[in-house]
Amino acid sequence: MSEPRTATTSPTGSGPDDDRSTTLAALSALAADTTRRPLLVALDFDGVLAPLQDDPSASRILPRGVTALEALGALPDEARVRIALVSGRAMADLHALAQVPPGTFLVGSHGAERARVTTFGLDRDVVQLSDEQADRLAALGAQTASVARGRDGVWVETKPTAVVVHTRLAERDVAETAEREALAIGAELGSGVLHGKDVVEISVLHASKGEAITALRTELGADVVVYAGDDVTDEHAFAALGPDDVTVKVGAGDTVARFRLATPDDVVEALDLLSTDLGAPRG
Ligand SMILES: O=P(O)(O)OC[C@H]1O[C@H](O[C@H]2O[C@H](CO)[C@@H](O)[C@H](O)[C@H]2O)[C@H](O)[C@@H](O)[C@@H]1O
Repeated sequence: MSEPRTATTSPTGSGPDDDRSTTLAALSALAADTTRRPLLVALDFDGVLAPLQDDPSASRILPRGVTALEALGALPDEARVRIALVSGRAMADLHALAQVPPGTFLVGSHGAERARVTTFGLDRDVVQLSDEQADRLAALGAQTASVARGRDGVWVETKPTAVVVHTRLAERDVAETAEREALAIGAELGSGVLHGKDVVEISVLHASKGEAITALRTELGADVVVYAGDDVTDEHAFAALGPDDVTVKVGAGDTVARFRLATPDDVVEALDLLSTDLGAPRG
């Protein structure tokens, strides 16, 4: 186990570089403190492991992220390190894109879907909607389609438990109007509404990344959690974690996270260093 790197700046940091060194120092200290185990490393996907794209199907995990997660996954059982992806993506979508090692826990649809990656595929809890929920999802599909109709750059993604109005490609005023209408539909139906980065998601199930990370932590008996996320929806997870956990906001914006990294490249660098500090052979 290597000695922790020390921060070269104040813990609050004053810019992306300062934030980076402070975050790396915190991770290094955590790796060196073997009393703080099991350690759960939980990561958002879009904007954290995969740079944001206009087309969600074009998202890809950074190659260095794949190797860093493989290194974490290959640590011996005695290291007591667990890995999870905690995403808003539908489970099938997340699994297809993620390229994570067997043993990784997957949380999809903001917590409505759960699975674990195995050598042979996915060990998955199937979500079963009631007839009433299925009808509500269909109605939401029709209502949100009308939000998108005639608006350039606004489109609707359908997931097993939710619909998502995407506005990333729309002009700002068009996006704002569409998001406002989508939020009103969610409020009227009394469904779970999440307002993320250029998305409004309306779910027929109640789910949040905060509840998801709390449940996973309890299940795994994790003493400490590292959580990195970039979106408003990740704030629920940051808020659910404690002052001794390592919460990392990726990118700009207000946050309750303790640390910050600027980009997905910085995240995979941090994961790479963490795996080395935890004893993985240098890749
Ligand atoms: O929790 P995450 O893993 O960050 O997933 C949240 C949403 O990710 C996808 O949308 C986001 O990424 C897209 C691709 O980079 C981008 O085009 C979009 O603007 C982002 O909001 C996904 O399409 C959503 O279903 C997820 O909820």
